[in-house]
Amino acid sequence: MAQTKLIILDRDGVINHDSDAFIKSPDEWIAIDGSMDAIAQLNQAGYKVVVATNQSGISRKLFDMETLNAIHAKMHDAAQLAGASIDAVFFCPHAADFNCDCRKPKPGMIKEIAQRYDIDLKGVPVVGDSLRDLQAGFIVGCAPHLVLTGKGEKTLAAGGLPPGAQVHLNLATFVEKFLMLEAEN
Ligand SMILES: O=P(O)(O)OC[C@@H](O)[C@H]1O[C@@H](OP(=O)(O)O)[C@@H](O)[C@@H](O)[C@@H]1O
Ligand SMILES: [Mg+2]
Ligand SMILES: [Zn+2]
Repeated sequence: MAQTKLIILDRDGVINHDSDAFIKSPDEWIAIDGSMDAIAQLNQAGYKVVVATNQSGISRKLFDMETLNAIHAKMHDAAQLAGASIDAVFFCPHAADFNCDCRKPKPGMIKEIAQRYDIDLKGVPVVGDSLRDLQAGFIVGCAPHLVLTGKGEKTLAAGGLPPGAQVHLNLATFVEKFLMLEAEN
């Protein structure tokens, strides 16, 4: 049986605009133009889309679980309005000094996704705007994709991307290229 076709997305700076002051409420969550339509296109091509996001704002007490759930309810509503579906959101609530296994660049969330969906991670695209997003996926075999929204321009300028990392203007252009390549193969 073929494995589930899956794409793993970072949240802040990929799906929605990011802020150095964190995204602390549903009002602060604003979709990046084209991101919801891009997810809908992936769905229509048979891909499930999941999110793997660092949310240290929880441990920093910038917002609580109820607020994070409300932010994700707004994200799911926005997806539904575009005919898109985000299958699941995996998040790390910890700050760096907690030394957990789930905070990117550690691969804990990505491994959990592989278990949940019973898939081999080899070549599964991970799309992010920070180096840690790409590293978390790359070390467990995923294909790293950087978008230049959010912190992406800074990430590109800083260098040190994992070997083979591809760079895209935004999620929409990643999806366009990815689905074109899939159609050719
Ligand atoms: O991009 P994802 O993983 O979806 O979420 C990132 C956010 O949790 C926040 O992550 C923080 O990093 P630190 O947690 O302070 O290292 C900062 O980069 C914030 O600007 C950012 O909003
Ligand atoms: Mg991000
Ligand atoms: Zn964690």
